[in-house]
Amino acid sequence: MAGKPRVHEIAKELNVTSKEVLAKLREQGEFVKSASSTLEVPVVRRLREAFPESSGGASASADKAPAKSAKSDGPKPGAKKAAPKATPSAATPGPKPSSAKPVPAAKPGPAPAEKPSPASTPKPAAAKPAAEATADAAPKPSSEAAPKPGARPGPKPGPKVPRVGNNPFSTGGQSARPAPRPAPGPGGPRPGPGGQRPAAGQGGPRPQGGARPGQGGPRPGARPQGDRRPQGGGQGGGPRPNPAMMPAHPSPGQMPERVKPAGRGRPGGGGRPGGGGGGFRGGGPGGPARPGGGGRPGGGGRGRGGAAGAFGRPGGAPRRGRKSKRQKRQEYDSMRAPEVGGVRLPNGNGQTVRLAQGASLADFADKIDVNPAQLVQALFNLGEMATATQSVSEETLQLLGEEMGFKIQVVSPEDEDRELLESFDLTYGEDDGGDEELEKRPAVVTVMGHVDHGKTRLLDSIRRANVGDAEAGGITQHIGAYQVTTPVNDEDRTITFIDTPGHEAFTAMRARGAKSTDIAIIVVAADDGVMPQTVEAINHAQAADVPIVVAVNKIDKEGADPAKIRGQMTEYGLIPEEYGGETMFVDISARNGENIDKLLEAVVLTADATLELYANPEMDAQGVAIEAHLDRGRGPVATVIIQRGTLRVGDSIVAGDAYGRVRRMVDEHGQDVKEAGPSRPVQVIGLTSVSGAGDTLMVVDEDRIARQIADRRNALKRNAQAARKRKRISLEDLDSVLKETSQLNLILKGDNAGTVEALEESLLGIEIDDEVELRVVDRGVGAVTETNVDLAAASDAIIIGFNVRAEGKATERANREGVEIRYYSVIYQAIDEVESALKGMLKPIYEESELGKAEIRQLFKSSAVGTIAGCMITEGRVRRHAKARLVRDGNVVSDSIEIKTLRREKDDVTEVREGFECGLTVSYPDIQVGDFIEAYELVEKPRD
Ligand SMILES: Nc1nc2c(ncn2[C@@H]2O[C@H](COP(=O)(O)OP(=O)(O)OP(=O)(O)O)[C@@H](O)[C@H]2O)c(=O)[nH]1
Repeated sequence: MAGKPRVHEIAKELNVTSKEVLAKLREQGEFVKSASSTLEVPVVRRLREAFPESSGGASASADKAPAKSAKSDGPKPGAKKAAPKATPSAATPGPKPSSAKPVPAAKPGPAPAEKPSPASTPKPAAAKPAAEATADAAPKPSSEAAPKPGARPGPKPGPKVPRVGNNPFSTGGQSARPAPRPAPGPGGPRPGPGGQRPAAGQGGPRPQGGARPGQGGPRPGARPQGDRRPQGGGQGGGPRPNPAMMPAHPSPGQMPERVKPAGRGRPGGGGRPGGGGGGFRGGGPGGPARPGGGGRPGGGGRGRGGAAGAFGRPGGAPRRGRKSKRQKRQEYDSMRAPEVGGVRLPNGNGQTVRLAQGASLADFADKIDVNPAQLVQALFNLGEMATATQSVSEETLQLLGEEMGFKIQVVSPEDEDRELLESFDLTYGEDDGGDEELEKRPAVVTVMGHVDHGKTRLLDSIRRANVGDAEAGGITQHIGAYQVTTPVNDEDRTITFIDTPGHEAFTAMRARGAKSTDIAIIVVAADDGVMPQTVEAINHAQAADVPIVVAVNKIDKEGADPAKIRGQMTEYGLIPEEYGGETMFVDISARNGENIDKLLEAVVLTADATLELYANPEMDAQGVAIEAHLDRGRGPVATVIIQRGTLRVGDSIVAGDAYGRVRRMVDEHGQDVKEAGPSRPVQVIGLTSVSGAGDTLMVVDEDRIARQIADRRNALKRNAQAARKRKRISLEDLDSVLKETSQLNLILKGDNAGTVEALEESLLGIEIDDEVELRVVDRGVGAVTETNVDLAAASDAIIIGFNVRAEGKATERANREGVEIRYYSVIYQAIDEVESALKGMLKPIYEESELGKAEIRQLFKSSAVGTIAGCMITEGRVRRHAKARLVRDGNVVSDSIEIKTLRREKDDVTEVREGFECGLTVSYPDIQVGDFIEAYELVEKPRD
């Protein structure tokens, strides 16, 4: 108010309502928006002329009003006392009550007086102080003024006219104003300011509810506005209008005529309770009385916000202080939330979060309901970088989880698949129904043994022997498995053989949780004896809890010593029956077909003795894929051994992440079959893609379900692969990566765990210069798979296959990705080659040559290139793509960063010299103002 007086101030001075003043102004052609609008001196003068009778003595002070008003606070006697109260803080609350000032009459201070409750609002006092400034001012507790705690005890009852006194504008007349408005307790006048406001006369204080106080003031009845809040908030210092005296609802007649307040949405809206707020038109003293406070007798005011709408102000007065429960809760939570490097994160309180292998930060964020960006940043602060959607390792998830107090449970692929199936109300691996539904099924056998001991020959012999007469000359196909029948105790017994010798298939399938084998035949050449892979085979079988039958082969050969083999095998826990043990040994000659029938019998007897091979043939089929490939003519073809149930042409199936409908089934004789029961191997045609060996096959009710399961598995597989592939780049690693250390990454695949372990140990034992590092990024047993190739491609690794070959499309993929796969069967050869490769990788020696220094003076963020450092070259020069050290406070933060872009003004440049400014970006994310970037070049130095 420094300068120009406001409408309501002038109104007060003239002893008329603001509304009248506004109307007059309109008449005079002045566009004035509201009662709080300021007026130019000439306009004020014209107004005084227009209201000659009322301007009286006041006029004199009018012009000065503003100035005075400004000071008014201070000088007023009472004010002084009030002053303290008037402090802003007090003001806030208090004000409302004070608003009362204007409204003396209505709610007489009396009420207040009686409520001297401590709570009694001091504010009112504050407000009024000025007014009554005089002596007693202080002490009176405002009536019901909302007893504010803080309130000082002596608050004055709202309604005092006092203000007048203070008000520079106020004239005797004003103070004399009759009918003061009922203290607008609630909506109350604004305290602090109010008190000081010259406008005392008017209803002064603004109800916080947004209602404009002003004019409405004089209304006898009740101020709606005022009322509104009062009650609710209890803030008003003013007395509460007596409901009884107020019309429940304003009758139209009582309502002020409608005038559109300039620009504001809703005019006073007499109809609305509290609507009086329209303010502009508020009846001045003489104005149309608004039915008290509008319809709501008790002061319809609900809290501050409530009034807002009524006054056309969407938000109403500032809703300070009020917080929803939710907000409060959030605040509370955040107070207790852990903070990682400045990022506030939720507190897990030990809660368990289940995440799939290869989950991303976004997945994690989703589970704990935070913004993924927060996790990205938190992880960054923990020294690791990952994007929100990138798969992260289990370790990383654990690390983050721990920081926040969450227990992370990374679900194993098997559990994950089980849960996936459960979500479709399916289970794998269980026979439906009770024992009575079960029927005997053939044993499924795998042949294993050391290289060249005759596994393949044996499988051929068995097949041939069996094809025998029935299929005389019959064509057999290698579909990955076949069945044979053999008489045992006068009964024809069937046995299913998995046609892929070696451990790969066995272990690969086991690794996928598919127990495809019931019995293992371990072949040992009688002329050779137990060899390393014989032992491995034994270990695999025993680990899988699969009974073993030993085939002592090549007994036709000279030097064959079956007894020696038996002796050796006992060392591995395989005691021949004839020695009192439980393992059946059969001497055979795969080449001559000798004793093949005995071997088959031994298999059946072992199965009968140790296993209960039963399955329910009547349920939806479940099985395991032991081989799959893409056939040019038939599309994806998978050989499946049914484990339970019966597979029929037309069934909807899902096998791993492949799905489809059985279009055709072919057996090992190339014959079409319509259905396949337990233990039956059959080639299935109709899948939409090639499943993997070891994948489980299930019949489901609908194609749609099959597709959904396959899709979900696919996604899970991709995530898991991505997680495996992902190289953790920590800030420390980043440096070393950038340092260009020579590193030879290897993926080792071998035919058994022992070999792989031995190979890894030997390779890691190679002595080589420190500059070159050998790193085994993955290792495993079994054929080289596409997954291995993917990982090799991602980590720039070479795959070493020891006694194994690539399976499926791995070779094709390796060629496409440029991944090298090297096969060995002699360990020393592998070591030699790797060693020379490492030596060949010795890099030339480089020396650093200093280029110059740049000081970071400013940082800019760019969505395109990240953080740009605004630098001054303080020494030498800086080149684009040069290597550099980042130095902060004399410490090297990172000594191998790269200057990625370099600009002068808006141009990309290759070099900037000392004394010039430039903008640059570096390969290191954490740069700060004040850091120095010391650029250098590496100059090659020949080796001695
Ligand atoms: N004399 C004789 N030779 C046999 C017998 N069984 C296999 N062989 C020979 O042993 C060699 C290896 O036989 P495979 O059946 O290829 O042996 P494998 O265990 O399958 O070998 P890999 O596939 O390399 O692991 C072949 O030359 C066979 O002819 C046998 O009972 N008597």
